[in-house]
This record gives sequence, structure tokens and C-alpha cells, in this order.
Amino acid sequence: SPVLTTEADVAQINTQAIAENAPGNWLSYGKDYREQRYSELKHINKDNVADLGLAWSFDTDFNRGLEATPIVVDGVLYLTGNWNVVYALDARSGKLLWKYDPQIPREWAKMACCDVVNRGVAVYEGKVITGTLNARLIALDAKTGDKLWDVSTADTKTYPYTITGAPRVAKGLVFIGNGGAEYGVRGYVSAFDVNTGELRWRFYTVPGNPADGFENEAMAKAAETWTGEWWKQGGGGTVWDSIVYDDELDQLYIGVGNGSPWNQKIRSPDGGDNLYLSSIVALNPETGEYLWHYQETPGETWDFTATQQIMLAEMEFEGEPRKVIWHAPKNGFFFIIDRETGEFLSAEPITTVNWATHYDKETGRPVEIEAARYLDGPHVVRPSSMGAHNWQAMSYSPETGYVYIPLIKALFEYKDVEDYMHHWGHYNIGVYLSQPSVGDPMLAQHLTKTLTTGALLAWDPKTQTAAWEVPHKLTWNGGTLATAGGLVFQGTADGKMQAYDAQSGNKLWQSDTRVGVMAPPVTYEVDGEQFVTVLVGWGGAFGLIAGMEQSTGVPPSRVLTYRLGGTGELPANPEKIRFDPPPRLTEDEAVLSKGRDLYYAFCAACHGTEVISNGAVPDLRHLPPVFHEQFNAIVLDGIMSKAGMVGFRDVLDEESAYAVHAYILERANLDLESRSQAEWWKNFKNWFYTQIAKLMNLLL
Ligand SMILES: O=C(O)c1cc(C(=O)O)c2c(n1)C(=O)C(=O)c1cc(C(=O)O)[nH]c1-2
Ligand SMILES: [Ca+2]
Repeated sequence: SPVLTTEADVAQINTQAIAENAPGNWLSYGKDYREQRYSELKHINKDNVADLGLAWSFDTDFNRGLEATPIVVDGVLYLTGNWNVVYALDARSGKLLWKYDPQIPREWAKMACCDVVNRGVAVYEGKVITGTLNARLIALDAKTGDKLWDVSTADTKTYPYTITGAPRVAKGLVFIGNGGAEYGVRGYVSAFDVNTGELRWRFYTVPGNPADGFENEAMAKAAETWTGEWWKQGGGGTVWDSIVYDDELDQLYIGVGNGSPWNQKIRSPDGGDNLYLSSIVALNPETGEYLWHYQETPGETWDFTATQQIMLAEMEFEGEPRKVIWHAPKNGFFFIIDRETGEFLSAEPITTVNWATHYDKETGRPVEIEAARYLDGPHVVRPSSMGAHNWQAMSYSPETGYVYIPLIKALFEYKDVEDYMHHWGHYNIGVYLSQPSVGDPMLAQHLTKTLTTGALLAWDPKTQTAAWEVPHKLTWNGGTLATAGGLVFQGTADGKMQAYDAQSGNKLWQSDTRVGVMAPPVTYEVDGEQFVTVLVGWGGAFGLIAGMEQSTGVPPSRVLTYRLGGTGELPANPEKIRFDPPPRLTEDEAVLSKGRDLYYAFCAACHGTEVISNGAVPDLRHLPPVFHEQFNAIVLDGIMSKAGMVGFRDVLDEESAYAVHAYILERANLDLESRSQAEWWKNFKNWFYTQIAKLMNLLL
């Protein structure tokens, strides 16, 4: 097995090393415990960044979305790809040092709300620690990739828990939460001994059944803010992304997720704040004991998670120096919270927000727009469940004073589900999510497309205003990295790796990545040379559901590393293969409409809205004929479950499967017909609908 020169150094990564944050390495998810993602390296800077080029690329084994932040220790990159495969690569060459594959059963893909993704590993005292989709926590030997311990973090037979987040480590403890609040689970965060994998403590984020007794005082308090029999469906509150250790104050902060089901009326029928959903909670890192909380979205009902990156900072606020948290959760506001006490200091909107007008300065509560709760009819909500900001990390430059946010501009119509039924192991959100229902489906599609965009936003927390904003044509772009070279790096959904002037937002460099980018870049130094690395491969929540057609086949998802003077090139993407569909099954509107509803309930989260997949998951409009011949065997009996496509007989019968198939073939034939239309006519229609959509933007 390959010999690393850094054996001793990997062994020395501990709480102090991470807190000290030496500039040449990238030792923790957000670089250091403060998670500012700022590097002091400046060999690559404004003056020479135009000279940046590809040093090497590494093909991972799959072509789904990549989200990981690599951990870099003296010339070695540790990262995760799809299906929780862990890779150790030589940072100079991209050479594979070792690989560990936990062999995740592909059937478990259905339990992952948002792609078979993972946000990375933690490295501590010679170990690489990783969480898996089937909710295991595994420690590997950093030198060899050999497994040291492997523990279950959740009872996945009873509840479909998953892990997509990167573990964090401090004081000899590994902290990890879980995902699953779209399915019906009760969220919690756990601490395990880094040497043995032994469970040390667990903190639930929402109360369980009062009849079983509450685990602690915090749960008893929380229960007073829930109504009905909330525990029956878990309640939600998963801690699926941000967990931050504050080495200055010796506190652990967790970002708590949405309610389960989303629709509060179903979950907690007489309302209530539903603590600790959509909150930042501070815990004692050694015991898991509750210290304080601040709830960002009381009575959450839109999938407005507070799981987004928690960034620690200091600032002067109204003349006083404060230790603060900067936070841009899904709900569209930028929060400043005192991290000693949890006191609310400020919240201002970073984009178009139509569910609340502002936050009350005295109470720290949002002033809501009543219709936004969709109790009296459907409502188009901005921002949507995709967030104004999601897990794609933001960064901060102490030189400019700006926080660089990958901003999402998106909207969904939320509609109450009257006849809600819980289905184990499926989406249980209690909401019909769709494009705005504006009568004409073509217009709805254009409206969504026109209003769903993105931006790189430079936000100034001192003034709580935007310093500048660079628009991106598409949404769901990559996380950001700020450096002392006066640069901000970001990859985009349309496959460009870019560098901007951190002060002005001028674009200074870009390079083609051949596939969309979601992951945040990192930078580090080896043998005196600075490198920038980013994982490329599009997917995740929006990538799967978005319904965006790619013009080529999808290449392997990759690790790309850039250096000054690099001249590497990526091969052209594979050709796209489209099979023409068989004829329509029926033109019966009732069948097609039923098929559409079922498709949205059980298929769209992976195969894309309107049956348009972004490519990595099969586009159902272009399947080879044999898939249509075997439709029921695949969709009901699950003959392809070893590839991740499980059978849905638990929720679909033959008649339902027929309706879904009919709807898919309707869309496939529409696509075939539209492809044979004249270009000028397609362009005209496009232009016409886009103009109307722009006008409608003003109304929403
Ligand atoms: O409520 C949850 O448990 C949960 C889990 C996850 C996840 O684990 O990836 C996501 C979300 N929610 C979510 O709301 C969301 O927007 C999201 C995006 C992504 C992604 O990886 O692209 N994951 C998740
Ligand atoms: Ca969620």
C-alpha cells in the first residue's frame, strides 16, 4: 500500500490544530472551527489568476452530484464521492492513494431525499471519519483506508434516517446528525468517542411522545409549543448539515431542520412555535446539555431549515463588540445572533421574500404575510424549499468584510394536502409542491424558468445590505471560497469554475468544468505551491428535481485541481443518447392527470419535474424500448433495485402504474414532437412566454 510522507502529521490533527487553522492545510469542513472558508494564501491573486489552469483531474466512480469539501493534510486530499466512497488522493498529482467503499445497498437511494450525496469527512488523530446514507458512522485509518470502527447512528428499520453531512470533531468527540425530515423522522444529534465509536450523548431536537417521559428539561419546554399528536410522524428537526464547535466559548451549535411533515396543520394542528424546528441550538459539547436557542422560523411550514452553515465571527454591533453567528438559512434573511447568549440582533432579507415583511427587532420574530401559510388556498412562496441559500457553503473575507453567498432565487406553489396519508419510506411532506398554477402549463414552466436564477452575493453584515451581486443564469450554483489573494472562487450550475475580484465582483477567470458544480472549492499549499481544488458533478435536491435537460451525456463526476500555469484539459463529454418513445398509451385526461399526480408524489424527486431529468438519473422520455416493455416489472416489482430503482408496489397498483406510464409517454411524445418543430417557432414561443413571465414577476 502507498506510503504517505505525512503519517505523523495526520496523527497530529486534533482540536488545537484545527483551531489554529494553519494556512497551508484545510483541516476541517469549513477550514477551521469558525467555518469562514477564508484562506490566507495569496500566491494565486488578482494579478495572476488569469494564468490559472488545470493541474490534474480525477474521475470518481459515478456521475451523480458531488458536494464534499475535501480535507487537506500536508499534500493529501480526503474526500467523499457518491454512495459514500471515500478517496485519499495525492494533492500534487491526483494519484489515488487508497479508496474505501462501504457498499451502500443501492435500494437505500429512495430514502435519500436529495441524491446519493455526501458533504465530506472529518480527520482527527490519524483517523478519517465518515457518515453514510444508511446512517452509519465509520472511522478509517488515514494512512491505509482500513476500517477501524463502524457503528450505527440510527434505527433505520423503524425510521428512514440517512446521513449526508460531514461529521465534525472536537475534544475527542465526533458529532453527527441525520436527514429524513421529508420522510417522517425525529431529528437528533449524537456524539461518539473518536477512538472507539462509542455513543457519548444524544440530543433530540423535537419532543417525543409525552407518555414516554421527556429526555430532558429542554424537551419538556419544547413540548409546550406543539399541539395534537405530533410525535406520531416524528416531528422532523433533522440536523443534516451544520454542526459547529466554538473553541472560544466551548459551545456546540447545531442548525435544526424543518418540520415533518412540512405542513404544520398536519403536524401540529393548533399551531405553536414547534421548538426547536428551524432554530440554532447551543449545546454543551461534552454532555449534549441544552444551553440556548434562537428560532428563525416559528411554526415552520415551508421546509425552511436552519441547517445552513453556521459561521462564527466578531463584529461591532450598535457600538458594542460582539461574538456573533452569521447565518443565511433557507428562509431568505441574513441573521446576526449573539453566540454567547443566543440573543437576536438583526435579520434582513437577502433576496425577494414574500412570506414575511421583516423581523420585529424587539421580539426577534418574523412578521408574516398570512396567505403564505397556504391555509386558505395555494400560495406561491419566495424563497422556496430550495432556499434563498442551501447547504452550498458561503465564505467570508476579513479584508473586504463581505460574506459571499451562493444565492438561490426560486419559487414554488404550496398547496395543502386535504387527504393526507403517511406512506413509510416515501416523501411525507403534506404539501403539493408545483410550479405556479397560472392556467397555461407552458406559461407556468416559463415563469418558473424565468424566475429561477442564481447569483453570487457579496453581503456586508456591518450594514446588513448587499455590497454587490453577480447574476447567474441558472440557480443551484456552487459554494464559495475567499482568499487573501483578493479573490472569491465559485463553480456554477452551467459548468464553469470562476474567480472574482472580492472587492468589486469583477470576473477575473473562468474554466470549463464540463458539468455543473455545487461543491465549495478549497485551497492549500504543497511544496510551496498553491492549489485550488473543487469537486464537480451536479445533482443534489434541485439538480434532481429541477427538470433541466443537458445537451450532452453526463461525464464522470470529478475532482479538479488548478495551479498557476496548469495546462490540463478535460475530455469531451459523452454523446447524449435519446431513444424515441413508443406511441402514447391514452389521451384520456383523467388518466393522464392521475398519472401526473402520482409521478409528482413518487417519481419527480429523482427523475425531475415534467419527466425531464438533468441526466445523471435516467431521463424517462428517452428510455430504450425494453424499459417500456418491462415497465411494471421495474416500477412495481423492482427488478432494477440493485441499481437503485426500487419497486413501488407498496404505493402503486397496476392501474396507477398504467397512469404513470401514460403520463410519461405523453411527456415523451410531446418532447419528440417539439424537437421536430422549426427553430424559429420554438424561439418565438420561448421569447413570448418569457416576456409574460417577466411581467408576472412583479406580481408575485
Ligand atoms: O429535512 C431533511 O432531513 C433534509 C435532509 C437533506 C439531506 O440530508 O441532504 C436535505 C434537506 N432536508 C433539504 O431540505 C434540502 O433542501 C436539501 C438539499 C440537499 C442537497 O444535498 O442538495 N439535501 C437536502
Ligand atoms: Ca428538508
